[in-house]
Amino acid sequence: MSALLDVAGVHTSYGSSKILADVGLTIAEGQVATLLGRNGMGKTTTIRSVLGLTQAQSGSIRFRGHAIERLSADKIARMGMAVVPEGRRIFANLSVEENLVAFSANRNSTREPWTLDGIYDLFPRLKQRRRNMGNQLSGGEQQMLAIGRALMTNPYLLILDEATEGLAPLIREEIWACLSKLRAQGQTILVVDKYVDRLVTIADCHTIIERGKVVWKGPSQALADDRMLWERYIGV
Ligand SMILES: Nc1ncnc2c1ncn2[C@@H]1O[C@H](COP(=O)(O)OP(=O)(O)OP(=O)(O)O)[C@@H](O)[C@H]1O
Repeated sequence: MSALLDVAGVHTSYGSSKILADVGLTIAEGQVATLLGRNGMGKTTTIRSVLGLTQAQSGSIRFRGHAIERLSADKIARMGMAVVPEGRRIFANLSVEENLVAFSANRNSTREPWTLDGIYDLFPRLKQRRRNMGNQLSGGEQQMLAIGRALMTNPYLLILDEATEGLAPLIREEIWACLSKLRAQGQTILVVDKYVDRLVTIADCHTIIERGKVVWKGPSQALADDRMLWERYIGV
C-alpha cells in the first residue's frame, strides 16, 4: 500500500510558541488513521499544518506523492483534501441542500462521485431537513452536514477534527457507523477524537501526541491491548 499522506519531522509554531516538534504521521491509501492525545497537545495544529492553514517551519508533508508543505490551503484542498473542522462551520444562511452543493467537485476523479442522494442515504436525517437553514440544525445534524459537505468534494483524504465532540451518544454512534461505511468504500480518513474504545474498532492505525511530540504509533490491536497508553496519554 502506498502512502497517501506522509508527514515527517514537522515543526510548527504560533509566533514564538513552539507547538509541534518533529511530528511524523503516515496514512496509507484506504486506511483510517487517528490522531490522539489530551487537549492542547497539538492535534489541531497538526491538522492545520497538513491543510496548509498554519505553515510548518520545517519538515516535509507529502500528499499523493507531491510535496505540499509550501502550498496554499486552497491548492491543497483542490488536490483532494477535505476537512470537517472542529466547530463544523457550516453556512448558517444556506439550506442543507445549498450547503451540500456549494463546493461540490470531483477532486479524486471518481467514476461514481457523491450525489445528494448518496449523502441522504448516508444520513437520512439530512434529507428530512434539506430545506432547513444551517442555523436551524441540531449539533448532530450540523456534524452530518459538515461530513456530507466534505464528501461532496470527493476527497482523496477526509479529515475530521473532534469527530463527535459535544454530540449525544446515539448521534455519536451514527457518526461511527458512517465512518465504518466510508472505510468499507475505501475512503482514506484521518480522525481526531477521544473515544478510543470506538476508534480501535473503526480505525487501522493510531498516532498519539503529547506536547507536540509523537509518543506512540501503532495498529488498533496494540492500542486496544494496552490500556495504560489510554490512561497515560489520552486521559480515558
Ligand atoms: N492561534 C494560536 N496561537 C497561539 N497558541 C495557540 C493557537 N492555537 C493553539 N494554540 C496552542 O497550541 C497548543 C496546541 O493546540 P491544539 O489546538 O493544536 O491542541 P489539540 O490537541 O487540538 O487540543 P484541543 O483538543 O483542545 O483542540 C495549545 O497549547 C494551544 O493553546
